[in-house]
Amino acid sequence: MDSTTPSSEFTLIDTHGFKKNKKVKRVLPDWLAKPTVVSVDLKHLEVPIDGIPELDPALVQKLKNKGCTHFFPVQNQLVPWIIKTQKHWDYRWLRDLCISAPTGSGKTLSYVLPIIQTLKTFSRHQLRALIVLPTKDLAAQVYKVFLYYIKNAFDLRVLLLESKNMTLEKEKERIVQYDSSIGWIDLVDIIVTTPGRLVDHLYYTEGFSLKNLRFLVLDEADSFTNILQNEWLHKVNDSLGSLHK
Ligand SMILES: Nc1ncnc2c1ncn2[C@@H]1O[C@H](COP(=O)(O)OP(=O)(O)OP(=O)(O)O)[C@@H](O)[C@H]1O
Repeated sequence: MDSTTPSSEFTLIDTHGFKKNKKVKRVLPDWLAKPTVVSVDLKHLEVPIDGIPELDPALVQKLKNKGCTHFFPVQNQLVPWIIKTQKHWDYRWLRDLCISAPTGSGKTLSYVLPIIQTLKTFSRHQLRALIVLPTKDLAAQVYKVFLYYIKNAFDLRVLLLESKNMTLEKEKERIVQYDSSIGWIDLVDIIVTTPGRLVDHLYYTEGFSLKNLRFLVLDEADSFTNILQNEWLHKVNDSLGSLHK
């Protein structure tokens, strides 16, 4: 063959691997394919504010003080469900929840109340709930809700991680403490934060650990869909105790 003329023939070395792959049907996970649909009608509320027996009377009183007379549907479904399943929280398949409900339908209280109810009894402070929100303002709002329901009623400590008013080093002193006989001890039970500040602590705060976490709430989770900005989720996942993943 003339070396300047390109060959128009191909030699087939192996046909293996050229088979057409069978098309796989797209399958949604069960929880997405068969969701529990909750009413969004806030005009005809069925469960009065003292109608969830699992809730501590102090929480009910605080709801009443806020002028709440009935639970919103999403709360009515979630509050008793979360409290009950937390009694068997080692059954990991029972625990994960994905909630989609319109703005103003009461999602915040649907996790704040069962978290407080579940964590209120404990032997020592341990970081057991982590709430992550996409912005500092939203984090501050949710922090205030926790504060209101905890204040003067429960011995729970909630902390807002905020880069606005505090250095990382100062904040660290409010999260963990070193005890020469025990080692690192947690100073808080609940942390409300944004992803950035959380990752800072995961990297730089010695003794900061998620291994005792029972609740991980990603509020406004749809705003966490940008994969490039979601490295923090891997970092959080790596930091969870193996039992809690
Ligand atoms: N059962 C209730 N009765 C009366 N008001 C309530 C009740 N539950 C929540 N609210 C009030 O309704 C408002 C909206 O609630 P919330 O912020 O929890 O909604 P949301 O679903 O989280 O909204 P978003 O999607 O904007 O975060 C708040 O002011 C809250 O205090």
